[in-house]
Amino acid sequence: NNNYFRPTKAIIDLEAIRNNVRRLKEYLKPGVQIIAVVKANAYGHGDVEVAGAAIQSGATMLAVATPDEALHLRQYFHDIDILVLGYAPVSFAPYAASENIILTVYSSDWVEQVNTLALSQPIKVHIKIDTGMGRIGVKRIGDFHNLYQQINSSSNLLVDGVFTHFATADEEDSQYFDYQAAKFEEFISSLPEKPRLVHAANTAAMLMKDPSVYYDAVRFGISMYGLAPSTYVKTKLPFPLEPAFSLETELIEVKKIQPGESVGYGAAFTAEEPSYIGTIPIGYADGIIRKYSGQQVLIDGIRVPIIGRICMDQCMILLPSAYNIGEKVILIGKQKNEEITIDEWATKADTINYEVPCIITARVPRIY
Ligand SMILES: Cc1ncc(COP(=O)(O)O)c(CNc2conc2O)c1O
Repeated sequence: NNNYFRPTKAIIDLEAIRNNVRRLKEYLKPGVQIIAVVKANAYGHGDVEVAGAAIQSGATMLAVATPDEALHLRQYFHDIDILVLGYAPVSFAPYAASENIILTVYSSDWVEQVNTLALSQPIKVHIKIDTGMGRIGVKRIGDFHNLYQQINSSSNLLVDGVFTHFATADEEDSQYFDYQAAKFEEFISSLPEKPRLVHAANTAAMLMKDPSVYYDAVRFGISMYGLAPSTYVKTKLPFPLEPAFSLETELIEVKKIQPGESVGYGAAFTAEEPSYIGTIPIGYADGIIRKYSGQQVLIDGIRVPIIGRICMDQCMILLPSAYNIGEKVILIGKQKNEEITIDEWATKADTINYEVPCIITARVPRIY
């Protein structure tokens, strides 16, 4: 959509998404399915567009975090399996049945409550096992078997899968990962018959660990967007990743200030020499949080810092010389022979790369 007037926009490269999925598909053993993790608006990249690109390149299933994300995607993709990885209230069960949404189950009480409903058709569920993530999931093998039986004897539910999630697959020390993987294997091998889909691997596990953890499908998130799960994994990638997210805007004001003149809230920046200051229309209400102050951006392929305090809707940069209003400014992406990466922004705010695109708010249009 081009009917927005502020020059600030995120540009999403869907060919990069397709290439990342294609390369993973070539890397995996044949027969292992790719579940595209498109939760949180596809980590801020646009869930409908990313889901379409991932499916074009071989993903056979979508995974989201919430029931609402699943309903949104079902409006655009009528047939593909959609799994809600997180909690879904019993009140969602009728919609899961009618819209054919797969739910995650780990609670016997939840099953009891769903059994009281009259559903249009049975709901497919994946049983979540907590092997050490400590978030949601069944922890004891006896409870797992009881839940499995309880679901199998329900006319409202069908076991379609079983899965777990790893807490430390992106770390060099594999001890905790090995503990989780062994526990999951113990649960799975104790089943008299296997469900359609057994899955466990997130990006770090599918890129770093033994193929035995692939099972029937892998849940591809962060590296589908061209980002490495951790700095450790970034040094050991089995194939190249293509970043899909860039963020740009334009100068909307340029001024020259003299030594002693200040910029921004708190007059937090004061010039020590004659300086050119640029104002750009992006601020913390766009997800450029105040902690990012000092981060460099690109103008004319030159790295320049954000100075002073980031405002809600604008921030100021220290220009190397006079520039015209309308000059392009790259916050994330390449310009001439320079590049500012998401990893750089994550480091600046002492966070992880996952968070950076996720918190770029809806006020920033995503352009494909
Ligand atoms: C259950 C589950 N499976 C797969 C993934 C994909 O992981 P990846 O992006 O590393 O491939 C996630 C991501 N969950 C989260 C990512 O950041 N915080 C989270 O809770 C997840 O929660």
